[in-house]
Amino acid sequence: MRIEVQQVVKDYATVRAVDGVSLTSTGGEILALLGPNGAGKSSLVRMMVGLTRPDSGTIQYFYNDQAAASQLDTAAFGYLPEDRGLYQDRTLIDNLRYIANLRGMPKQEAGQSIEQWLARFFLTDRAKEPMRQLSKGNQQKVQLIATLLHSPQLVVLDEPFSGLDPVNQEFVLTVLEELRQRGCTVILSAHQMALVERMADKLVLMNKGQVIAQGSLADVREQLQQKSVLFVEFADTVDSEQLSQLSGVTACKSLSAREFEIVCSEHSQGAGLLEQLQNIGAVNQFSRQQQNLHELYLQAVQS
Ligand SMILES: Nc1ncnc2c1ncn2[C@@H]1O[C@H](COP(=O)(O)OP(=O)(O)OP(=O)(O)O)[C@@H](O)[C@H]1O
Repeated sequence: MRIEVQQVVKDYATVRAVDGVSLTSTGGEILALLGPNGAGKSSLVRMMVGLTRPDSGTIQYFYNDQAAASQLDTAAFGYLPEDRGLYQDRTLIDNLRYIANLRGMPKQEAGQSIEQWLARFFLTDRAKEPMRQLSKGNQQKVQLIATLLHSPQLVVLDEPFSGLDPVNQEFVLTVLEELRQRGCTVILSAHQMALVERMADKLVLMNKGQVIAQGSLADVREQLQQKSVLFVEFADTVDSEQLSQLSGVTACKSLSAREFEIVCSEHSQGAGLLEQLQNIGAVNQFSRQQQNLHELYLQAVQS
């Protein structure tokens, strides 16, 4: 299925939490919402799953190329909320049976699905323990099972990696990959850049309620790149002061007497700068350092 969000705005009493956001996500795709605390990710997610309504703008759902629907069919989506809400005094299996019942699953189908997911998440032998006895990470895994047990077409996960150790983060990544291969539409919010960079087909970077960049990793890189970090190695010793004074250069760090990291504005890099460097001394090496998503993200939200 496909979800289309058009110019959505959400105001709370004193704050515009979501400010004119548009995005599209389709089946077989993982879309990751990224942004600092308070960027508006959860507010957007809550509107996408129909828990709250936009003040303006539209959210439409398309099932198998049929006409647009403005209501999300509850059987079609699974939602992992930011505030996890399973009953702590009930056993893990009771919690899952309860959720399956809420989702309208027939008893037998629910039983089979619960059994399969518990085995998949290595929790079969914990099934009769009360939730409160489980570690934070295992509780998170049960929450994920509760989100996925009815095989939803649209899966919306608010911070699915929170509380998980690196091994379990990898495990959840594998599960998300399987959902993608099954053709599910997967939308998640996250703070774990390195993980998101590896698996998301589409990134939506938010700050202060607005989208500041979106698209593939390459698209987002291009949209966020405000400055270039260049590496230069001279044949002989050079005074870093001279480099700092070149036009377009905003910072210069000495790595050795001949090697420097130069920061310059995005448009000033390239041939012009190389020429200036060659006027200072013979250049052995001149290359651009690739910034990772985390660096670009920090640069964008702090500027
Ligand atoms: N129910 C609410 N009532 C009033 N203000 C709210 C409500 N929910 C969110 N906000 C405000 O809206 C803004 C966006 O919050 P939101 O929780 O959507 O951000 P977020 O990107 O999910 O943050 P985090 O990464 O911390 O979960 C914040 O300023 C927040 O304080």
